[in-house]
Amino acid sequence: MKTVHLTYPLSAGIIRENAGPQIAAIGQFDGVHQGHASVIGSAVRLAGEQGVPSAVMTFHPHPKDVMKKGNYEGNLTPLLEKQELLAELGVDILYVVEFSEAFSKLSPQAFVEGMLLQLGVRTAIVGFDFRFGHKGAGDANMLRQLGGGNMNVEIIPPFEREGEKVSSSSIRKALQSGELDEANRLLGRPYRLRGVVVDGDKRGKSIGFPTANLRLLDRYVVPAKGVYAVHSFIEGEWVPGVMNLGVKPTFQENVAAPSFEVHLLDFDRDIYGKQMTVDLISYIRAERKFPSIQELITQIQADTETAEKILSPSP
Ligand SMILES: Cc1cc2nc3c(=O)[nH]c(=O)nc-3n(C[C@H](O)[C@H](O)[C@H](O)COP(=O)(O)O)c2cc1C
Ligand SMILES: Nc1ncnc2c1ncn2[C@@H]1O[C@H](COP(=O)(O)OP(=O)(O)O)[C@@H](O)[C@H]1O
Repeated sequence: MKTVHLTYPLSAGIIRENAGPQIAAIGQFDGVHQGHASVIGSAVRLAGEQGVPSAVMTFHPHPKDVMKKGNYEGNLTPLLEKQELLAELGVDILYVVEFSEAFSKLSPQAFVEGMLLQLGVRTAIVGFDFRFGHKGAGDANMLRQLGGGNMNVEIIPPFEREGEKVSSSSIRKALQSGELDEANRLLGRPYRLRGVVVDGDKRGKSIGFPTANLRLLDRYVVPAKGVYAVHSFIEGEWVPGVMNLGVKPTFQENVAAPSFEVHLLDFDRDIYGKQMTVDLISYIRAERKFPSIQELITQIQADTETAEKILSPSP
């Protein structure tokens, strides 16, 4: 998959290099969940049938991030994660449209004529609730009207699970309230974080449980504080582990920003500065303030055993 960064208006060079018959799924697709996969899958399938490239057009930064001016809570799938997932879905081209305040003021007509038609989009595929253009003035039907005889539009109905619409906002809510199983079911895979291992307070080793502290690579939706069974990808292999996401109330007070720290099972290596991917598999318990360090250690030992049971392959 190739990634092409676009700004409006498109330059002559960008048009020259990218214009041609293609099928494009358009949307934010934060989370690349099962509903998104049904929209994107339709584009990939149709492109295959017609022998043209499949494309996804998305917007970066997240429009809500730009419009809320910094009060945005983060992404389920920052660009890096989105790229990987879209490539796995068989997408040929990812267009990342730079979303700015100026871009948000673009009319639906300018978006269609100045971007989609210029690129030669033959069929645009969108979800049933797609909105675009200044103040969300455009919807899927308007997209169809504006495309006229030059562009078809396919509208994909909501993807439901047990009668409920799968949505990015329901996944965010589930993650933030500790309902990881639900979030993972809606995503269709474990929720994933990625970061670099940085220095912590050097307490982990002294209490017998070294923890790799993560500085996340992007602004992710932060799940509920607590202890999780995780699979970590580190130095080329998957290693089971247990993650504490929290503020360590046993040791400190009034800390606002939670830390993400993973104790890897049966592992003893220096991994400072290394990149680590963490898949959240199961929520074990909430974070607590323990009356003594010994009681915390006993609990961490129990958490480790719980994680081992959850993560060991069933016979
Ligand atoms: C599985 C696990 C569970 C933890 N649970 C708690 C907890 O409930 N409360 C708490 O204050 N700290 C908890 N911690 C965090 C420890 O306090 C922390 O790992 C230790 O202070 C080391 O920090 P450092 O890596 O910054 O040195 C937990 C850590 C792990 C690995
Ligand atoms: N089983 C393990 N799990 C996590 N990190 C480990 C493990 N074994 C060794 N390490 C190393 O030890 C570091 C964590 O030790 P710790 O005492 O908690 O220090 P810090 O407070 O800097 O995180 C990790 O960053 C990693 O380099």
